[in-house]
Amino acid sequence: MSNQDQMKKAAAEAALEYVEDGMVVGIGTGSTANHFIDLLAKMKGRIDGTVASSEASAERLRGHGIPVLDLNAVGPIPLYVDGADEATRHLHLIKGGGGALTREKIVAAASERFVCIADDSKLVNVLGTFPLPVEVIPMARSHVGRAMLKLGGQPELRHGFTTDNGNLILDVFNLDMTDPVALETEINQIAGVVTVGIFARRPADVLILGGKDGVKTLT
Ligand SMILES: O=C[C@H](O)[C@H](O)[C@H](O)COP(=O)(O)O
Repeated sequence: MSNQDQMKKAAAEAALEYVEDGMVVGIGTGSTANHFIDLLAKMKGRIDGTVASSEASAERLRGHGIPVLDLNAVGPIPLYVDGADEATRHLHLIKGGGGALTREKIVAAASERFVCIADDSKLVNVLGTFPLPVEVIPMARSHVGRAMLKLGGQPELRHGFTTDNGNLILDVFNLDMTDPVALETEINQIAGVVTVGIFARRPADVLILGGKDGVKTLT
């Protein structure tokens, strides 16, 4: 396992402390969330089940024999654990590098506590070095692309990729993200945008970062 992977795993392990008996746990997507899923398998008898943010995570959970529930069949979720592509000290995030941003944003919104897990290379002062994923309805691809250009961004279609919802992803470079709450709101309002990968209106509640000197927690 690479050093970076060990740091991701350490962050995932620390997040297990937030899991309580009888909980339904929201589960994110990606390599860090996969560590969390694998670790959660050891305590699967103690939780009531999970809500998955992607088909890939649902499949991995079921592979461990962990029940995956329909979000419509559960009430508010007490805990959501997921990774991020970038995170700030304000716990604002960029997500969607794996294309799962829409379901991630839904599960995060339905959750009382969002614990974000990452290796510490993801911590930045200002979001935006990582290109911003935007999920778009296919017929709106060009329209949304032009809107991104007007905002000062450089959109690139993620070729050959379709989301779990049957949509496309535009990865947008060079956007000014000094005010991520305002930018999230603005992009959300463009017709044809399903979800923007800025998680600032609903930031994480806890950020656990794995580093070479151990795990640090920001709240
Ligand atoms: O769509 C994917 C998710 O937002 C992931 O949480 C994000 O891309 C981070 O993934 P990883 O844990 O593999 O770095």
